[in-house]
Amino acid sequence: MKPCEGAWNKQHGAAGDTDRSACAEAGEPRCCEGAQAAGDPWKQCMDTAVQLALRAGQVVRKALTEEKRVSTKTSVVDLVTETDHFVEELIISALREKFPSHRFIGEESTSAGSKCVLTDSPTWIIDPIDGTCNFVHRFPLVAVSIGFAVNRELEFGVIYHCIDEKLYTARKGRGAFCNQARLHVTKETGIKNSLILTEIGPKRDPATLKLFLGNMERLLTFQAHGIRVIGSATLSLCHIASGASDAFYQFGLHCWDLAAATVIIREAGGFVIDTSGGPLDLMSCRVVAAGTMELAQSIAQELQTIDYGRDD
Ligand SMILES: O=P(O)(O)O[C@H]1[C@H](O)[C@@H](O)[C@H](O)[C@H](O)[C@@H]1O
Ligand SMILES: [Mg+2]
Ligand SMILES: [Mg+2]
Repeated sequence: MKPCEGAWNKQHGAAGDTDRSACAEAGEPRCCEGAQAAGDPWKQCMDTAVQLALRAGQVVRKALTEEKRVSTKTSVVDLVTETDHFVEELIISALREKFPSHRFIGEESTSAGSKCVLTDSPTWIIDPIDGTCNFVHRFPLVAVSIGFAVNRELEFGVIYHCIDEKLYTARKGRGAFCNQARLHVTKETGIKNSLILTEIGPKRDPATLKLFLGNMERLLTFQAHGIRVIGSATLSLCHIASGASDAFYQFGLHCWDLAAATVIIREAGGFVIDTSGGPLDLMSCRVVAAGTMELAQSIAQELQTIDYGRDD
């Protein structure tokens, strides 16, 4: 079933055409709705995120089959295209116009030198195309990811699988959805019999590959049913939220891969932690996510760390 803004609003309750002048006059808006009831302070922001993700997804879907200009970033396999840049600019310029006091962390702006710092201010955390390598190869697994945090707490996440037209959304405390269906994680507690997803990350030196393959080998010796690498961290994390797999781990992803998906998994009843077994550190470039804390901890215990530094 295709997502549409009308259906989405029906499900989540459409934001009225509220007067945001109160917000604008306040300078640093306390909310996106101005007069909107205080009990729902970020509804307008999430509505806007959904509209922009759907619009950006149309651009990506059309560009998937077209010729691309490809360049590289941190390694020869860390790819970026003009569409990544175009989509990030489309999203951030629209958000900056509507919410001028908010802050923005974008994958491609960060690559171009913008500071990647999470403050207490309302902050948008954006991956314009997650799965750029898939996009370059016309492999149909790509997503637009928009996360939102206030006071360093993740408030909502929107991930649009723009080829399958699946819109994953979640707001803190209000459940997680794919189009109109509620999402629930699995209850698998052991590595044995679990289906685990991971991603390779952009480093390909022999030492990194040895650690990456060693981690997979260790989990497979625990008789995991399987390990999958699909080329998109955000869509892998959405599969955890939807119960299509039991756990995900990675070294080498970023806050823009994690922000939206973390809200979606938590609201689907799952857990997102650090690879040390401690609490998630959004800027640490590493994660373990699972339907149960038992499985997340069991995987974390088996992982050898691959150092990718930090986003901030
Ligand atoms: O660059 P995009 O936004 O495509 O994100 C991907 C990273 O590039 C990969 O290193 C990483 O391994 C994941 O595949 C992640 O989704
Ligand atoms: Mg990206
Ligand atoms: Mg990404």
